Amino acid sequence: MHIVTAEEMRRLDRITIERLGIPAVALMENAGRAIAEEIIALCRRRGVGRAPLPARAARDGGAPHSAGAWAAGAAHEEAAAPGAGAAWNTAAGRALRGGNPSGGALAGAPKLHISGDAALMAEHAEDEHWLVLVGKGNNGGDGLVAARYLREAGIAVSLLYAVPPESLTGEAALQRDAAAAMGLPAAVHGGGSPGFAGYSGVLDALLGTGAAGAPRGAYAELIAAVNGSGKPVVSADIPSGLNADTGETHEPCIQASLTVCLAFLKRGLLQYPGSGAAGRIVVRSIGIPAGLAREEGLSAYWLTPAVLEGVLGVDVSRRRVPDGHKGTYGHVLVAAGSLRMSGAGLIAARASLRAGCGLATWAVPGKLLPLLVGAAPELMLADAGGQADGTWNAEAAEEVLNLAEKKDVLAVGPGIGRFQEDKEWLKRIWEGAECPLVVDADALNILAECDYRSWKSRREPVILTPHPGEMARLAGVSTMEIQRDRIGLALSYARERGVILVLKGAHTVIASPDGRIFVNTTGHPGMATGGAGDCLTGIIAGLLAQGLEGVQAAAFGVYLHGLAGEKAALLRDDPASVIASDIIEAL
Ligand SMILES: NC(=O)C1=CN([C@@H]2O[C@H](COP(=O)(O)OP(=O)(O)OC[C@H]3O[C@@H](n4cnc5c(N)ncnc54)[C@H](O)[C@@H]3O)[C@@H](O)[C@H]2O)[C@H](O)CC1
Ligand SMILES: [K+]
Repeated sequence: MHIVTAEEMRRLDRITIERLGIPAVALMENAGRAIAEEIIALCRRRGVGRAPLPARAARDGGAPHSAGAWAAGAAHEEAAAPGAGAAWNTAAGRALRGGNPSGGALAGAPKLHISGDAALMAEHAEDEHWLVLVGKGNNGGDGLVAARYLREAGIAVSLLYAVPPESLTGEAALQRDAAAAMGLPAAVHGGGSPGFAGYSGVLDALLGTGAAGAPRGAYAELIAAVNGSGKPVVSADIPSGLNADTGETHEPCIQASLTVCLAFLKRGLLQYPGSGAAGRIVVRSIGIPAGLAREEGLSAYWLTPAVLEGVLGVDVSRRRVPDGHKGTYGHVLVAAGSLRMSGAGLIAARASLRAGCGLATWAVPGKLLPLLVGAAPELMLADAGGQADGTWNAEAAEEVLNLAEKKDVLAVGPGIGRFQEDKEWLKRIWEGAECPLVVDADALNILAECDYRSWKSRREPVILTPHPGEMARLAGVSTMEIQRDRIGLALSYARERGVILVLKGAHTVIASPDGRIFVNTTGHPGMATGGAGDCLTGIIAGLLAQGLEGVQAAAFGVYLHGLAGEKAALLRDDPASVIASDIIEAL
């Protein structure tokens, strides 16, 4: 599924209107109707379990409204077709042989089923009264259309304009007039907090992709008041106060229970805190062809199995050939670990095996090697030289390169710490390793102190896997700036440096030098534990060893790592007790 910026959304909207000739008012009608349908569904879910109202129950004979009705209040009717003669082999014939199969008015005649717009029939509509907050732009217009459809479903609605209605223009003004013509009650915000007592829900149609900066004036007052009301809030397109591109939430920002996102998923809904403000997200088509995004060269995606297969060409089934052998699945070399942080290398190396590579060798400073024998019987250990005290040194780079000669991928960094001439060590490895390179942990901190654009360019891909703090050092900005626009920053860094970037954190961002972006949403807060990053490094290396290309391995590795984290959390009574080894075992 594509994810778009506000500007890209406007471009796709314009193309649909100007090139395809679909009127803006039609798009808005579709948008408003989709919003109303999601609110009706929410009301229906909320009403489940309530005693059916006597009037309605009697009308329907207690039947559930699943058949729906084509006019407000009318029950689902089974009307007999006039003049239908009984015939032996029809329902009638069966009826004559005993029992009336349908209980309809006239047993014996084929039934005429009339069902209509079930989506617009709200059960317990009488219990609902929604307040629609209307902004000045087309987001407000969507809300006005939704108000009409809610009313059509028997749900009471009241409009509250943030600005005087006469200031609305274009399609929003047209919807304003239609709502007035339908007699929908309307008021204009006059300051302070509107009373919410009589309402069962609020539709936030204040600000959408046209918002700029923090909500001002009446908008800010209404947003703050809604957030304090305790009422369920549904947001049109995006929560008002959210930056649609970055996920940054202004002060104030609507905290929604549900966001009905229109046409395409907005980038800001996939990055925290935006993801937290949106509540449940439903993306609804409004008539803008999905294929337009591809035709217009948009290249940011929500990382789903369909995108892994359809866009990245990954075989998510990870089928194995019947005559495969260890060599078939590649050999990973991990240069990692040091006296005080040997575990990181062990985690990375074991994770690469769990990710399915055929063989894994863990290169460590010679002093450590005897201490690690048997740490993981499946691993091969290799002496990478280094200092007498078990730390790395620049000469150890030659050992690593010798070991890497017959390997399919080299992962460096977990637990190596900082050491004398570590920049020289990394430069030699960067320039000398002929296989794909995964750079993580302290190797990233070393890289951040190097002008590696002056180093000999590499043929094989490099994948960097920083967490926000390591990214801040790499990019030379604060961690807060990284988190303010994770997608934008990851994309510009990957393009400028020609590396594949995995910016870890909730909803990890994978950015490719060719401009493609993938946002992953698998994972669990329980994964915030030491070694989880080492595990990811091993998984990505393990997938590269099996022949996946750089971006494929980075994206699929992040996706699998998150799934394994979810499974590991489920297996623990308390997700807080998840440790990195649990993630490896859950792969
Ligand atoms: N463009 C599309 O592809 C479609 C848009 N749809 C809906 O329309 C909105 C975007 O509408 P737009 O008119 O561009 O802007 P907004 O409705 O988001 O509101 C902007 C409006 O509000 C004022 N304003 C802007 N920033 C602030 C602020 N910080 N504080 C206070 N007021 C602010 C400004 O005056 C603007 O006029 C989109 O989200 C969809 O909901 C349709 O769905 C069809 C396709
Ligand atoms: K909104």
